[in-house]
Amino acid sequence: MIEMKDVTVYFPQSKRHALHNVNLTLVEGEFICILGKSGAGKSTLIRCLNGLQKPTSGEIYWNHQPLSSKNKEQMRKVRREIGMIFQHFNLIPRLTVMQNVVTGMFGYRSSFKNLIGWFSEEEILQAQQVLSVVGLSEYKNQRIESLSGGQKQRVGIARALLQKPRVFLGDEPVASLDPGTATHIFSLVQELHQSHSHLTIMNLHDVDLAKRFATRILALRQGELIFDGKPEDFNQEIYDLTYDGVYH
Ligand SMILES: Nc1ncnc2c1ncn2[C@@H]1O[C@H](COP(=O)(O)OP(=O)(O)OP(=O)(O)O)[C@@H](O)[C@H]1O
Repeated sequence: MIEMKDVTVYFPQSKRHALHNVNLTLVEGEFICILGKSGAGKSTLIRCLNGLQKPTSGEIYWNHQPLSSKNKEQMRKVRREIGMIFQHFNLIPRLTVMQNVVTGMFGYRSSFKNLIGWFSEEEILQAQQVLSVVGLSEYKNQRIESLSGGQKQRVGIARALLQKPRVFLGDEPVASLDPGTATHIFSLVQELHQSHSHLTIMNLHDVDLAKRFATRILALRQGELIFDGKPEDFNQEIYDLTYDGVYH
């Protein structure tokens, strides 16, 4: 479904290869966790997949079509298929849970309707359904700023779900949460992954979580893909290579 061929991202400002000749094929149904030290290139890889970062060289194919050949409108359609959750949630704190969640539909609606904030009964019903999936129905009129971190991330997941994504991306979605809440969030993501057969790709720092939930682990080191395999094959030697032997 997504292919990366010889993808390199070089930042002249920092004189760093954030990604170096990365080759990957990612298919529907996989739950992929990307591991790597800080600065290894995890976020850059995610940003390449959603088109926010253009490779310096190489190509990314989305259903066999190169992303670089897509115009603005075609890119909008690709992004619509990507649900994204973030470390700091990227929600609007002063707005309510419902007001935040409905923005997940914006890619499917006219700019005018989005601007005036008009939603049909059917759209409201869909938003209520995703809120019930993440267990936040009773919080729909509460402001984001009054929620806990775990609840905020569940709002983020509901918003992403409303996009009916084929690809579910997370850029360190549990890095700001305590271990118990992080596990709950990953369990929820896994449930949704299994019921929708998404391609799920999550960056994270927690090796145990990755080994517990992923069907495939990728490890980056200084922009290079040094491991691509099953969780059970991510052994101590690869761990040491990924993290220079430093516990994370
Ligand atoms: N916009 C940019 N300009 C210059 N250098 C950048 C830029 N974005 C990333 N880099 C560099 O590219 C490398 C990879 O960064 P990236 O954010 O992808 O790493 P990461 O693995 O996600 O790190 P973290 O776990 O800390 O978020 C780093 O050395 C970083 O400094």
